[in-house]
Amino acid sequence: MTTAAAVYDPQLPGGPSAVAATARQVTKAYGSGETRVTALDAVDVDIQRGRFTAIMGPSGSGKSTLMHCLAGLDTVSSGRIWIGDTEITGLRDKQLTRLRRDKIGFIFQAFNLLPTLNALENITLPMDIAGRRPDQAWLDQVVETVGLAGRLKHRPTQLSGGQQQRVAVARALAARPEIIFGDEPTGNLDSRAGAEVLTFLRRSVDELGQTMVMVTHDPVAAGYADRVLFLADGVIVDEMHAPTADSVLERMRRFDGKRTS
Ligand SMILES: Nc1ncnc2c1ncn2[C@@H]1O[C@H](COP(=O)(O)OP(=O)(O)OP(=O)(O)O)[C@@H](O)[C@H]1O
Repeated sequence: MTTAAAVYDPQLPGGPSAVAATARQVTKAYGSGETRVTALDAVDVDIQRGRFTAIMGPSGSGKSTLMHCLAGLDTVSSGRIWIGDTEITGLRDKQLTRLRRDKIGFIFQAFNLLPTLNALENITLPMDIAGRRPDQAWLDQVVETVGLAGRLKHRPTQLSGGQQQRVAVARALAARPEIIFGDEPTGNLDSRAGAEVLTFLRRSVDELGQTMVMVTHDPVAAGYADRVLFLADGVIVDEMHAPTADSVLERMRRFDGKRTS
């Protein structure tokens, strides 16, 4: 059997740069006049390649907005964003759609699997649509990493919630994107299934060299990351390296304290 280390090439995916995504002075405002809301306020951030980054902060602090802007799902009001070496701010819709398809993977809270397709067909669907042939060795490794071998012929309804989310993780990994964004990927799972999925996300970073960015409210989930960015009122106010659930919880409590004082 091929080991992960043998297949994983640190130059891939995405070239030699140590940074998978960059934001410079990114501001995002919704509405205008009296109803104007500044969701992001001159945010600078570098997302390191091959690392697991969590984004946390109180409700309304701008987590989803930051993720959507970094992923090219939303436009910025000002500032610049790069995925790898490609600046995405200013790309035309068609170019942006292609870049998202080729370089970015997504995992959402709802698993978004097609019920009529089995697990394997769901995993390869984005590549089938793009007319790309999956790299079989990589696909085998992904299926192995997320623990789905033996369940590939199952339809989503024949799988538990945790298994369905693992299919969604495998689907995001299959095309070997430069970066994967997860929006509360364990938000719909009980703690045991959530822990399983987080373990597989962690393994995909450690063993497959994937770059992962996850928005979460859950300090336990953030404890699986290498680095946590804390947002408040559209600004990155703090960050933590090698977080634990306890240290993240403690930091989040200070936001609560600030809000109620
Ligand atoms: N489409 C929109 N139109 C107007 N305001 C918006 C829109 N999307 C977000 N906002 C506002 O921008 C701010 C940041 O929202 P965002 O969803 O990014 O926060 P969040 O930290 O992800 O929140 P939550 O944890 O509750 O999901 C909030 O004040 C929100 O009301």
